[in-house]
Amino acid sequence: MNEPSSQPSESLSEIDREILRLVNRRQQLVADELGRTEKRANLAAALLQAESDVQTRDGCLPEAAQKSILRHIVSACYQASRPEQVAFLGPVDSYSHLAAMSYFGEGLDLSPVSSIGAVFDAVERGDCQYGIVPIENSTDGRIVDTLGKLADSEVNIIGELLLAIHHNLLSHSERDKITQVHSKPQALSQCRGWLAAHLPGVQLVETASTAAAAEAASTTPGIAAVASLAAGRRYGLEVVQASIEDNRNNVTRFAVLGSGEPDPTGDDKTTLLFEVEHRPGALADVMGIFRDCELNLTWIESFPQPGRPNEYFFIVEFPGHQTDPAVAGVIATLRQQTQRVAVLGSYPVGRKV
Ligand SMILES: O=C(O)C(=O)C[C@]1(C(=O)O)C=C[C@@H](O)C=C1
Repeated sequence: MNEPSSQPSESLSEIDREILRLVNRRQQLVADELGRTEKRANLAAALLQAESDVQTRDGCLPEAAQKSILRHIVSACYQASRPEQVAFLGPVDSYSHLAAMSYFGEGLDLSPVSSIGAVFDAVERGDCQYGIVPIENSTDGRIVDTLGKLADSEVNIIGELLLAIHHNLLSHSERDKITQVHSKPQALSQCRGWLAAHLPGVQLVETASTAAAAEAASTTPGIAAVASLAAGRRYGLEVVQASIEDNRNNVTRFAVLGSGEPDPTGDDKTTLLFEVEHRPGALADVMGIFRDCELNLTWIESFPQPGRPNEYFFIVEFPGHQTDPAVAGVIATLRQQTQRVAVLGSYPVGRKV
């Protein structure tokens, strides 16, 4: 007969109680701090600070799990003192929802809305303190709805997150019984090679989000959705085929929207919008300003001006914060030499999850 193992000096429930005691103590400190300062609470900065202060490489738990636990604790402590909401393109289990949970933890109130435009509106109206929107995908390029709203919205980009995207074909029906595949246009496009090869002739139907597609597939036999595994689980769908994205390194970059201006961290980037005159060489002149200041552009997009044929505005990104002298110099020169300049945000360079 086995000897009973010696009693551990600490029981699991004792440890759980200790964890909660410490989290509550942390919450008290956050409440005191927020009570002392007039400055608006900045959860995004607090999340970043906590991550850089704590060494998550120590211990047996994977680093990603430790970071995720920390994020939940930080956001729950903020939420208890100063409730804040994050708007995202719903319904729940859209990729935007997964991005919001990765960035903010689940301690905040995550609030689904029905379109990318509605995310901007919720932040602009102050209904939500933050929003999260897809801005660019590594396979499919820019997200048009986001760029259009960035041009005429008052909200700032205050952060970013790069989310690895693995699409799945989800349905109640077997592959040979599928007559329609529903998803957001960007998701369909990221899988167009796979869909053409494996489901030729099947009708593709565009939806407002991938999670909305999963919802549709759950109610009608013959419909499949391209969506996340989480959405498939939520709507009780079978995984007909996992990971159908054409590019194994399919990544979507999400912009975090808010009203504040993040302080410099030493590893920042800036997103700018500008408009140039409709004359030969106008864009080349602006590019010369970046070249002369040795600012290395990491992204450039042109976007048609509504109602003004052949005229465009441009969105560029480059390393550095708008308070850095080199960046401030470029912005000042652009203000003199272009028709319109708007700093959409200077914020910490995002991590990939
Ligand atoms: O529909 C969703 O689930 C979204 O969050 C939107 C979105 C996008 O438009 O890019 C986000 C990530 C993927 O690239 C596919 C869809």
